[in-house]
Amino acid sequence: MNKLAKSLANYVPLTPVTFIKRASVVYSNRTSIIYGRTSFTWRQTYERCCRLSYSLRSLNLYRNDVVSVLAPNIPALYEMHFAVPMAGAVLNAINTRLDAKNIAAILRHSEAKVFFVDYEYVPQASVALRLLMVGSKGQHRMPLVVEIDDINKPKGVSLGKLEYEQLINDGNPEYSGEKLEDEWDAIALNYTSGTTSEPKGVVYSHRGAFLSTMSLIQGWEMGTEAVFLWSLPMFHCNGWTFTWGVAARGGTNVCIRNTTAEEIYKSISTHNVTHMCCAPVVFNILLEAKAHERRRIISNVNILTGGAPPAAALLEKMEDLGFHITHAYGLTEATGPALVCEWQSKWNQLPRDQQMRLKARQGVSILTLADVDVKNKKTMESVPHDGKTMGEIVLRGSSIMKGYLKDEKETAKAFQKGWFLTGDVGVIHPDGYIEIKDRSKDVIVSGGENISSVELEAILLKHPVILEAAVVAMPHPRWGESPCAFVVLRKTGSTTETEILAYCMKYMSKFMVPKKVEFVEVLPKTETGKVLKKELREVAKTLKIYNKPRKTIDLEMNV
Ligand SMILES: Nc1ncnc2c1ncn2[C@@H]1O[C@H](COP(=O)(O)OP(=O)(O)OP(=O)(O)O)[C@@H](O)[C@H]1O
Repeated sequence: MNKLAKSLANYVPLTPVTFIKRASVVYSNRTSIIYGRTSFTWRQTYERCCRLSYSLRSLNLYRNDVVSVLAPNIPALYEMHFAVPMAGAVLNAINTRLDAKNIAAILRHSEAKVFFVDYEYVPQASVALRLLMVGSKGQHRMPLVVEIDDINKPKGVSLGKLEYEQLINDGNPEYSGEKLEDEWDAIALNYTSGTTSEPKGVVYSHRGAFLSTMSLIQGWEMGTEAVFLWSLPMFHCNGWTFTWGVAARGGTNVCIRNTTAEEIYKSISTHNVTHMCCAPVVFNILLEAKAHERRRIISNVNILTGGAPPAAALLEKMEDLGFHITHAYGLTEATGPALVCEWQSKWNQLPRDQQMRLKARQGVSILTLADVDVKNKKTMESVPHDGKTMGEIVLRGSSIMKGYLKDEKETAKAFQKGWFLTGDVGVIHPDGYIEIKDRSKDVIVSGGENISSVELEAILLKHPVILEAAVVAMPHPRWGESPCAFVVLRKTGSTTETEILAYCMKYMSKFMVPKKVEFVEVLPKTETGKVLKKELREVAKTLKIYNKPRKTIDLEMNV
């Protein structure tokens, strides 16, 4: 057996780049991309990728060179997911909501060789490039800048001389890309959201990206001819790998610039969208849409949601609108989703609220993860499958990142004893499904008891007047820490702190009841819609513990 050797015929490095070449043959005349008045077939998309890749090589790009891009969900960003790795380079899609300072920090840290900028983002990019130049004191080689003009209505470039469509025109359609020697080579560089610490540069391998893509199209049961609406930014973990996944399935990418309720509803009804991904924050956008922005959902729209905990009550409201929701959990380091709440048909018989509670759990590992567990971080012992004992969620498998770029210390901290530590705290239920309870930095330790902020938020969100809620620790003279709830109301002034606390007393164990409810207009959020709890903790430190009327609520009882 051992004498049977690997050869070019039976051992080919795994890479999602192969999906586009196959799509150009198998789905050649099928629509690959729709963006306003522009549309392409898979044959055309492949040809454009070959041309762009050729032009990139002509710009003296080499293996492992980083190509950064600042663009919304437009065809160019989609094409770059193939063209950049075809040229042997590494794609770095930058979060478009970042300010110039953060964009400059990413360009500097990644040592980007080429920087593609969508026309709408020229102002931020110009400032970022100036900051990069000033900050580098002549030591940093400035990236070559390529502007992406409006493909539907070209206006001409203002940032430098190179333009995207010109690179496509100048390219060679016969060029099929550099040969990938090693599937461990880097394909993408994505920076974390920076919710809990400074953003880190996460590096994906071709192999990891391939396997994650396969897992997710399987886990979500995405068939061929899917019509995929780009409601999730492609810069977020490469669109949770669906940039590559839609090509694998020969689906149609519906690109939109802005994720407004109107744009989403319009695209769904115009193009008969079948699939879309989004963070739960988009649910509120869709649910709160004005009457003239809404359209009735007549097609079967499957939504994959994740990135933050979706409360059961929110899932129920979305399903009532006609969407079919699958819940996934993941992180940048895991190439997007790592767990999917795989639905079991026997659950269809259960009452609706119970179904939604099951769906709000984060689920089981995606197919190509080798293992997942919840462990006591000190002993690294697995927690019992009792749905109660909390521990750190740990993952192992080929879809986990290669590591953090230029950060050996953080990489070593993230990988311990053969596991990737997620920094999330969860439980395992008797049926093996994992439920996240908190980020470890957000757990509230009150009088020695661990309180899950996520659990309290889910209860608060069931209250009809509450639109959004975030619970963080506030200092407490007796208990060390206590929960403090920040609440956004649907209608300002529609309730009082006393009423909300009375509601909490009814539905929470006493020691969990917040010691303060603060009404706010908006919650501070990251660019990706995650609540910035570190900011709220600072505010909570300045607030006074609620102490009246004592007859209604005995908040000093911590048992
Ligand atoms: N379905 C989900 N339910 C609850 N939380 C989720 C879910 N999916 C993702 N998350 C949260 O999002 C985190 C991953 O987010 P991401 O990789 O975008 O960056 P970040 O962790 O917010 O940034 P940083 O690591 O810089 O603080 C997970 O660790 C988890 O806390």
